[in-house]
Amino acid sequence: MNTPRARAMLFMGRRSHQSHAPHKHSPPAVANDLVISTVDENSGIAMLTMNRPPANSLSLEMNEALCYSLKTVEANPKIQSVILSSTNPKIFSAGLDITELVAPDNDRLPRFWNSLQQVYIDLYGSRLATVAAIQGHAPAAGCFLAMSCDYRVMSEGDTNNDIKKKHVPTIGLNETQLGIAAPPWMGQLLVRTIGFRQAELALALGTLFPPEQALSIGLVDDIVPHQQVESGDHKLVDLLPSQIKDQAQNSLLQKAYTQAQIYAKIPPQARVASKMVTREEHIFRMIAKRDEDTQHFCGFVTQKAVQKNLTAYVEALKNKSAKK
Ligand SMILES: CC/C=C\CC/C=C/CC(=O)SCCNC(=O)CCNC(=O)[C@H](O)C(C)(C)COP(=O)(O)OP(=O)(O)OC[C@H]1O[C@@H](n2cnc3c(N)ncnc32)[C@H](O)[C@@H]1OP(=O)(O)O
Repeated sequence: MNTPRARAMLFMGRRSHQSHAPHKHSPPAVANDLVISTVDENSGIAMLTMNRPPANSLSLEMNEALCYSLKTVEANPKIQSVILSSTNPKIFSAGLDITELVAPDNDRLPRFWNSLQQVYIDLYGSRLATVAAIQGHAPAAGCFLAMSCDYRVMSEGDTNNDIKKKHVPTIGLNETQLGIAAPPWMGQLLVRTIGFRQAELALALGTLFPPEQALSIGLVDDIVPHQQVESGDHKLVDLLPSQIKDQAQNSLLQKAYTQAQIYAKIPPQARVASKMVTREEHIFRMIAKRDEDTQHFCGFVTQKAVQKNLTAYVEALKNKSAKK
């Protein structure tokens, strides 16, 4: 598996390890609704906009839709960069759909985990330059999605004095707060992104970082004020799906677009080769342990104590939402 050819295939968007890929080449039935895909061949930029209300949480179908959409865009040789964004202005992704983990179906649970592993393999190993436009919260696997991209831009949120309007997004791997732990490959992504000591602290405590802190530890690469820009890049409007067309002047999306343009101008073979230098070993290590990882996950999640914590967590989420 870990031959030079297999490595090159992985990063050129051609998979040499399809055995676990749930989506193969047929579109998941709801792919178009869950992830909206738009492309602009002139600029070489595409946009994948997550659209699974209320929180873009990652269900089996959402994971499949992400992989399918990414693969479809990758297959277009004119596209070099992709922006990952959300139709929800306050939530990038709430991480795994927790309802997948509570009282799970024995057949679905391993398929669900495989689909998440595939998102990691496909997104972290994409031949495309990937830019995460993090407009709102990105806890747990939401943070993982962002970390799997090449560049992360985060909105500072709405720091309005009016408490009702105030909204400060956070990002981080908060799994321990739920009584679970991030899987090794996800935890290692944090180590690779923010360094050993910061990651050790953040993983143990399940820290969710507000934008400024996330920037200072390198969890995101840039933060932008929550505002409209006067003279943004007008070409962005061609890329936006109808659901968020009105956000063409959004400073976060403008910044993500500028970064995607910068990447699109780098000769792709050089950009892809440099990405392999930093990522291939990590991906192949995960692939080698994929089945073991799935077994460990299923065994862990179905433990009584873990189920108890997760059930209580889902209840608390629902109660919080009901009180709004
Ligand atoms: C060995 C390895 C073993 C295990 C590894 C397992 C790995 C897990 C990684 C994960 O990703 S676990 C998931 C962790 N995610 C979270 O803890 C986030 C939970 N959500 C929130 O904290 C908040 O919802 C938010 C900060 C994202 C947004 O807050 P807010 O804007 O105030 O919205 P609401 O809280 O009112 O939520 C709206 C709506 O969405 C539902 N929801 C939120 N998150 C999830 C989720 N992760 N899964 C499913 N559903 C979610 C929430 O219940 C509300 O739904 P209603 O229908 O009640 O409105």
